[in-house]
Amino acid sequence: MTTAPETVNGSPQPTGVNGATLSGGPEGRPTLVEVHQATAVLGGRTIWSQVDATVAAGEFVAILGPNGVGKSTLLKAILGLVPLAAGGVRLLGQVPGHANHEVGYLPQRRSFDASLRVRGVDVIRLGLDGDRWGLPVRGARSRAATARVGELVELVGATRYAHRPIGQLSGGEQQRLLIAQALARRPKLLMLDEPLDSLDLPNQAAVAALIGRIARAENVAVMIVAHDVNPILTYLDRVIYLGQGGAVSGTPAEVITSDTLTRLYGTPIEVLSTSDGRLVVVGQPEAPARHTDRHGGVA
Ligand SMILES: Nc1ncnc2c1ncn2[C@@H]1O[C@H](COP(=O)(O)OP(=O)(O)OP(=O)(O)O)[C@@H](O)[C@H]1O
Repeated sequence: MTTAPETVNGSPQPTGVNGATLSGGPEGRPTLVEVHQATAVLGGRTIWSQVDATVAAGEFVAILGPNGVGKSTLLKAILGLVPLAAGGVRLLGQVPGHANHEVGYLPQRRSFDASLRVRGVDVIRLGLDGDRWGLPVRGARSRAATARVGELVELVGATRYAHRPIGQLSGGEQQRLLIAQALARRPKLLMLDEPLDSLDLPNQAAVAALIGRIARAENVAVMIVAHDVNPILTYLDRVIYLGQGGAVSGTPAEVITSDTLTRLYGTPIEVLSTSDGRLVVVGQPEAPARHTDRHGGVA
């Protein structure tokens, strides 16, 4: 596996992973996520190695790269759901798994069965007290939870359909409710794994704008896994681009260039800019191994 070829933003990597102190992020903002020289091995195969990445409070960061390159694995490693084979991760200054209550995590999408009767508001509420499933919540705590759910319904613009069964809602409506669920406990960091997947283009743009607006309104940092950077391009502070077992990170203008991606992949890649400002990456190879997707098929 290749070493991460460079860190494009040029800032020195934080040293807190193996120590107690967290470095500050841009403009002195605290660092929420530190990944230092990390390697993930799954099923005996190295997925990526020597990956460095940081996310500061309030930053909007995309994780990009082709199918099977390990984007979801990176989120899971930060959450402690996938152990690292080497290197280190700190989430809010703690070892993986110890600060997950500060994170709103939306895993890769699974569709709801059309016959599912659970309402949108119930799905949001699970984000608040899902860990108390079956235990009654009464009094002031229950009233506070109901108020928070109402706030979230408004925040994501779901007033019209939040009381309908989620199985009957469109993909875009379901996604807005799931984002509301992830926000329920006022996390410091939202981790969204392909939230735009399977949405049509207008809905991709609308959900991307919603995430960008929420990130500012709730002062929450965002790590978003995406296949296409274009719907989120205007909201991004930085990108982490995975490929060939390593990663580069920096601003979109630094990373999504022919030169940088050619160095990352070790093969000619061309980044074209269309007249309406969209970026098109040409020649990006797929990840080396065949990839079993979440539906159990092979992509
Ligand atoms: N538990 C596992 N055991 C073995 N291999 C795994 C496991 N989980 C994932 N993989 C493999 O690791 C690789 C990276 O998977 P991951 O889901 O992180 O990629 P991704 O970049 O998010 O892909 P996509 O864009 O298709 O969702 C894939 O080849 C996948 O098949």
